[in-house]
Formats: sequence, C-alpha cells, structure tokens
Amino acid sequence: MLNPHLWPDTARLEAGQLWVGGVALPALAEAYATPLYIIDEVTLRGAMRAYRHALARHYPAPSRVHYASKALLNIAVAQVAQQEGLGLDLVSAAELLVARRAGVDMTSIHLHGNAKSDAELHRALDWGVGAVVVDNLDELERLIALSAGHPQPQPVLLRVAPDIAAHTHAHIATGAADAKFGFPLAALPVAIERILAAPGLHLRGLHAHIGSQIFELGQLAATVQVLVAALAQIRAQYGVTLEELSPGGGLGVPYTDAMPATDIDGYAQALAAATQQACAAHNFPLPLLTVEPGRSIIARAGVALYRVVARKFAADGRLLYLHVDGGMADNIRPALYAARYTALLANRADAPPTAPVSVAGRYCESGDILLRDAPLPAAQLGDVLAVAGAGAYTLSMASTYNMSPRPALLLLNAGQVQVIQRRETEEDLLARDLPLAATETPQSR
Ligand SMILES: Cc1ncc(COP(=O)(O)O)c(C=O)c1O
Ligand SMILES: N[C@@H](CCCC[NH3+])C(=O)O
Repeated sequence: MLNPHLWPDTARLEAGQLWVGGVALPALAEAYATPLYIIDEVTLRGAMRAYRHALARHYPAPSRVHYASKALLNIAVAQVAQQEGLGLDLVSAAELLVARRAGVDMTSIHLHGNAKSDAELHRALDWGVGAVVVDNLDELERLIALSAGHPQPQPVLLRVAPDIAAHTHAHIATGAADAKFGFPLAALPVAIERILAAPGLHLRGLHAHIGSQIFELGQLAATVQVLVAALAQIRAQYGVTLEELSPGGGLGVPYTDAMPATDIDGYAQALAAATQQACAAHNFPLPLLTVEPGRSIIARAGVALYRVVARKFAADGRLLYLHVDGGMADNIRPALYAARYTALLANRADAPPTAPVSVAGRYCESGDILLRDAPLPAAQLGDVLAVAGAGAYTLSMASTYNMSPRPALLLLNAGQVQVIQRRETEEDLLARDLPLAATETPQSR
C-alpha cells in the first residue's frame, strides 16, 4: 500500500499506524508536537551510498558526489554527508559555518552563487574551500583581488550557461543562455584569460547546472557534451588541460504515484557514458567527474507531520478542507511551483479514502493549500497527516510567516529518535526585535 518510491525505505504500516525508522509517527507527533519533520537515516545514507557506488561502477576515472545542501542543511546532515564520503555544495557564509561546525573537510566543499559577497569569498579563501565556482566576471575580478596575497592558489571552476533549456518548472530551470547563472559559452575566453593570468587562482575545471527536478537523462548527457567540448576548446586555445567536470545535480524525484521513480543508477550510467563518449570524440583524458545531487538524496528520507485542527464543510455537508497546523511557512513548494504531494493519515492509514479533500495550511494566504483533492479518509479533528517526500526544499526554504516558529527536525533510526534541529521558540522569534527608543512621541511636542 505504501509506494516505496515515495516513502522512506523503513516506512511500514502496522495496525493502521505509519512507522518510520522503527518509530510510530503518531506517537512522535504527540511527544514533539506538530508540525514536525523527520528524516529516516537509513534512506538518507542509502541514497548517498547509491550515488557513490553507481558512479564508481560506471565511471572508470575518479568521481565525487557533493551533496547540494540547499535542499536541507544542518550540522547533523552535514556530518552524515561527510561520514558517507560526500563533499558539499554550499552557497553562503552561514552554510560554510555549518560545515565548519560539523567538522567537514573544507577541501571537499564547492562554493556556488551568482552574487557572492566579499565576506563570503574571504571566508572561502581563508578556510581553504576545495573550489570557488565562479559565476560571472564581476565576481572573478573581486576574487582575483582578494586572492592576490594568499599563500596557495585558490582552485576555481567556471560556471557555464550551456544553453540547454531543461524540461522542468520555469522557476527551477537554470541552463538557458539567458538564465541568471553562469558565463555564456562565447564569454568564456575572457574569464579564462583573466584566471590564467592571476597568480592567486588555479583554474581546475568547468561546471554547469541546468536545473532541478529533471527526469530526461538526455538533457544531462547533453550538458556533459557541451562541457567536454568546451574543455577541448580550452586545451586547443590555451594549452591547458583542465582536470574537473561538474555537470551539477538536478535528478528528479516522484512526489505522486503517477510520477517516474528516481533512477540513481541510470543517471550515473548516462553521465558516465556521455562523458566517456565526449572525451573519446575529443581525445580528451577522462576528468574528475563531480555531481551535485540535492533533492534525490534527501527528499524521500523526509516526512512532514501535521495535526488536523479544523475542517470546512459545504452547506450540503461535503467535507471541503482539512485545516492543518503548518503549511506554506514550512513548505512553500505547493504555493511557489504548484507542487503536488502524497499524504496519508498516520494514525488511521488503513481507513479507506472517501471523497477527495484539500488540505489547507494555516497561513493568511488563499494559495496556502498543501494538497489539492487528496484521496484521504474522512479526517477527524486531531488526526495526524503525514506528507511523503518532504525532505528537500521544505525546511531549507521555511519562513516564520505569521510569526510561526519553524518546526523541529528529528533523525530516526532503529527506534532511536534524535532531535537534530529543535523547534524554534517564541523567544527566538522575538530575539531580534528592539523596542522604540524612550523619547517623547512626536504628538506630545
Ligand atoms: C549549482 C547547483 N547544484 C546542484 C543543485 C541541486 O539540484 P537538485 O536538488 O535538483 O539535485 C542545485 C539546485 O538546483 C544548484 O543550483
Ligand atoms: N527550490 C526548488 C529547487 C531549487 C534548486 C536550487 N538550485 C524546489 O523546491 O523544487
């Protein structure tokens, strides 16, 4: 009954209750309050290993997997990634700090971003990140200046806009020539000449990322072909053989029964084959192949739990909406991308679905609808709604809209529960507020 492509590996139903990681989720909702997010450690580690093993199996030269932390980052998740032999793709000073506090090896980090600040570039240089992925010429000029006095040359990759329009939601397609990210192919020579002349920088390779939630492996293979052709061109023009090729992340995951399954092995095979073919065609040595999956590593490991707190009925008695105690502040994806999800009642998972019902979040927006026309049993007040595939781009994009504390995050494994991020408190929310200075009010003058 549970679709294994949507729910964590350890998910099972027992006497109508949803269990994950050896723990009954309704009891967790009671003990830790809702909304609540859980991560199944077995599923998370399994996906990380699947990527590493699949690349090692299909690609005959060195490869690396960097977890794209924007999908979900905290100290514990960074530690798991490090333990599993993954590097990290990071995009901000505070993400670098999380990695540092987690004890992550800085040389396994790539710093991305189209608008990096000087402070972020400084931190990357001072802490010795594995590579800065340079997005544009303005950033490059600042990096050249900042790196000038550094003892070791800073490795850099150049982000290329490969002019490939990925078939995904427009908001998350990033590979078109006019997308905001990266150098158009024709603009690469200027950047390369600047880097080759900069003593503080070492040009190590090329990067592209065409978007997220992509199922067409052909588009990812095409990205590799563009990058290898550019590597060959650089060798011909400048006599340098760059050693790293990073075609980004982006492998899609299913959120509903109707969507295709995630195929990590097929993805690795397609990328490895495309790289080998392109390198053979250009007589180019196989580079280090670095991939950056985010969603396909953590989405399915995560489940979100909400409590049904109220309902809306039509005049004829039809149930129209279940109102739950979370919504767009902890998961903006339905409102932002019309994303669909799959859910069940974690405390009555064996009750047959009745008429489709929508699940409304608690925030002051009509667009705050977590699920539209979901096949759920007629819910009672107090029921616990479990949403599958909730690990990626939910908590990492969470807000405190309507002054709502962000949910706690638990790591579950073999019946053990670890709080890896506590629930935000009201005091946390108010901690930045400062009252008006005690002066006369303008009216009283
Ligand atoms: C540069 C870069 N790498 C990797 C990723 C990870 O993408 P995904 O979570 O779809 O694997 C992203 C996000 O789309 C990204 O911007
Ligand atoms: N936030 C997007 C993915 C963006 C990927 C970041 N480059 C989503 O939830 O689908």
